[in-house]
Amino acid sequence: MNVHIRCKGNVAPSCGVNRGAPRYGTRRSSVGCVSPDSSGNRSRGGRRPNGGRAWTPSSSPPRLGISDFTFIQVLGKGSFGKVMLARLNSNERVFAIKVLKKDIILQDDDVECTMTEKRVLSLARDHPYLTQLYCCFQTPVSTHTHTRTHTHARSATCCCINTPFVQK
Ligand SMILES: Nc1ncnc2c1ncn2[C@@H]1O[C@H](COP(=O)(O)OP(=O)(O)OP(=O)(O)O)[C@@H](O)[C@H]1O
Repeated sequence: MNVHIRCKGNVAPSCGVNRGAPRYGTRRSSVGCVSPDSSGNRSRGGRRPNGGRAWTPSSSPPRLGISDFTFIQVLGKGSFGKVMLARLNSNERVFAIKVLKKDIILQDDDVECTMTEKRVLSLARDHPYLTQLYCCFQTPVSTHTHTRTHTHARSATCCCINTPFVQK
């Protein structure tokens, strides 16, 4: 990736979420997910991931799934899905989780723009206008997330973990 020298600090290093071919649909669960550490930073070689274990690009990053989060409330709804405020159970940090239903995205022919959004957000780090995308995972069946409850339906769900933006 070519990045202007003055913009390098705003661009995350290539890691699980944006390396090579898109990973949506290639695995049934917990795809390409790198755990945010206790300060909310994305884990990379040389940094300490969640739990303090060193992670290098040659070893597999820790994977997150829906059971690692406690859903607190709905932050909002967009054209593609719902955004939930959720707490990471292991370190109590809160994140915004965008929940997308894959069958609806396929039905509406929105795969391309969904993937573009994911690629753009995964490049952002400390950007003034973009939330940071920490990781994504999928569930084998659709998970309709309401406050504190999950009910399962037909299709797979993709979840994108973002920095929550909370108005003061
Ligand atoms: N990181 C976040 N922190 C807090 N609230 C958020 C965050 N991301 C999204 N939201 C809330 O969820 C809503 C839906 O977000 P989403 O990204 O799905 O759609 P959108 O960008 O608003 O609309 P569209 O999908 O039509 O482009 C937003 O309008 C906002 O209210």
